[in-house]
Amino acid sequence: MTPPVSSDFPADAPDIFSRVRFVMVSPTHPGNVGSAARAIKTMGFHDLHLVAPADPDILRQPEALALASGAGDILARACSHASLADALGPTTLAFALTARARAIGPPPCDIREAAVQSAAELALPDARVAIVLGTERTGLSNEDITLCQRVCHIPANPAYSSLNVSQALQLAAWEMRYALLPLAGAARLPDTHARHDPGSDPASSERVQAMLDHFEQALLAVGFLDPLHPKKLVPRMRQMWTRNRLSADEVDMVRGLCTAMIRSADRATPQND
Ligand SMILES: C[S@@+](CC[C@H](N)C(=O)[O-])C[C@H]1O[C@@H](n2cnc3c(N)ncnc32)[C@H](O)[C@@H]1O
Repeated sequence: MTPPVSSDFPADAPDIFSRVRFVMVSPTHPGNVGSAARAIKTMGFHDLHLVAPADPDILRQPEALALASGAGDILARACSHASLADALGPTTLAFALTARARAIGPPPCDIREAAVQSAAELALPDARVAIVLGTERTGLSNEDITLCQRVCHIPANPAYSSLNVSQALQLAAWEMRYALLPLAGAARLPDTHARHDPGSDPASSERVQAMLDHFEQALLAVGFLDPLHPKKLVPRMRQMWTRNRLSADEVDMVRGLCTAMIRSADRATPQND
């Protein structure tokens, strides 16, 4: 692959780069957060999100500031969230980075494929991409992974594949930059995107999560979900819908279906009066 010619992106590029967020789930070492900020800034991004950090003040720790070096501004504007679902709110495509292969979960890809898929996604004006990294000792939980649309690995030495989290982030940020620069250099997005139907765009994570809550209520209402013996039905349903990348129109359609299921169950329930 030929590298992009210029390492400086043009004035119209930041929009594309600002629609990529890096999410660190429960980071424990301030130095890793600082190094992550530096990695993000060197690659031209600026959006860092933390989920439930071990220390609520981790962004202001001296070690974080020292390792951020000149990227203290990334730490200053970083956001903390209580849950990964919150951190993914407006995103439409999230990659869960993991060194471990998972038996279940969204479709896998490697980091280079993830960057190419991100470039295609970000050609849509309202799309947002998340790169999600796990906590230092245990990585991402299966629950975290099912909130993402893809599982992504960095194909390192199979005998020793677990990178330091900020180094994994650095590689991911580089691949993203490499894939996005040609897009950022385009004078404007192709006309097909300017004319496209927004309803066909991928729905944001928060809309999909709200739909899933509604779907769960509908399954309860029609008796398909037994609250006393739910087994794995809910996580499996959630995974199926999340993996399939619903559009905004499809989310609306499923919500309409949920409303109809709940109404019909209510009508079928005998009234005691
Ligand atoms: C130190 S690793 C966590 C190691 C943990 N023992 C595990 O098995 O997931 C911290 C994070 O860095 C990222 N990471 C490290 N090596 C990676 C690799 N080879 N591919 C993708 N992500 C990696 C993942 O997000 C991971 O959760």
